[in-house]
Amino acid sequence: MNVAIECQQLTKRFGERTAVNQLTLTVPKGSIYGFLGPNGSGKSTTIRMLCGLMTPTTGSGTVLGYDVMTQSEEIKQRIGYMSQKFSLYEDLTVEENLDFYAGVYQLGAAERKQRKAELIEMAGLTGREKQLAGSLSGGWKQRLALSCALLHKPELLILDEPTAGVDPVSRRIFWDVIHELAKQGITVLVTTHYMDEAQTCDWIGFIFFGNLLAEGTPGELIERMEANNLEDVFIELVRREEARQAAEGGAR
Ligand SMILES: Nc1ncnc2c1ncn2[C@@H]1O[C@H](COP(=O)(O)OP(=O)(O)OP(=O)(O)O)[C@@H](O)[C@H]1O
Repeated sequence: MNVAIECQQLTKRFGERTAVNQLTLTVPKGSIYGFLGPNGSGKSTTIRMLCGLMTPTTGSGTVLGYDVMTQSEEIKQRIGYMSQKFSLYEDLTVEENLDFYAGVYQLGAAERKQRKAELIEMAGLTGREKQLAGSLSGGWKQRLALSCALLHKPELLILDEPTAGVDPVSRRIFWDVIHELAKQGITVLVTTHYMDEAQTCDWIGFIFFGNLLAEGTPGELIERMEANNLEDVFIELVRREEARQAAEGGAR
C-alpha cells in the first residue's frame, strides 16, 4: 500500500451547513501534504474525520488502510495527532508529560524508556527533562507536544496548525523535525497559514468553503496559476471562487 490517506467525496454537514463538500484526495506514503485554506474553510473538520474523531456524513475513505466510517478506533491507535490547542499538562515536567502519554499509549517499561530518550533528543529537549511544561516557551512546548504525539511510533502524523503563534526561529526548527520524520518514512498531513512552510511540502491541497479547489506540488500550482509564489496562488484561488459564487448568486 503506497497510500496513507485516500478519501472519495467525503462530506460533513452540520445541520444546514456543509463544512466539507465531496472532498476527494490522496496522500502518498512518506510525503508531506500541506492542507491550506482560509479560516473556516473546512480544514479542521476534514482532519477530525480523518483522525477518527468525527464520522463523515457521506463519502468514503481509508487512513492507513482503515475505513473512516467504521474503523475509527484502529485509526486513532495508529496515527499521531497534534491539534491546534495541543494539550500538555503545564504543572507536570517534560518527562512526566511524556510518561503520561506513554501510559495512554500503553507502552511497556523498556519501550517507554527508549522512546522517551529518542524523542527528548529529537525535540532538542535534552537538559530540560525536569522543567515544568508550563515554564517552556512556545517553541519548546510545541516540540514537546509533537514528541508526545510520536511516542507510539505512528506511521502517519496529522498536525492542525502546529506552528500558529510561534516565532520564526522555532517554526524553522519545528519544520526541520517534520522533514526529518518524513525522511524516516512517516507521512505528514499538516495545515498551516504560513506560505513559507507550505512551500516546503511535497503536495498541497487548497480548500475553500469546504471544496478542494486545487491540488499539486507547490511548483505545479504556481505554474498552473501563472503566479509568482504560493501566496499569490492562494489569493487568486480565493478571488476566483468568490467571483464564481457571486456570478452564480447573480444568475439565480
Ligand atoms: N461542531 C460544529 N458545529 C457546527 N459547525 C461547525 C462545527 N465545526 C465546524 N463548523 C463549521 O464548519 C466550517 C468549517 O470549520 P473548520 O473549523 O473545519 O475550518 P478551518 O478551515 O479549520 O478553519 P481555521 O483555519 O479557522 O481553523 C465553519 O463554518 C465552522 O463554523
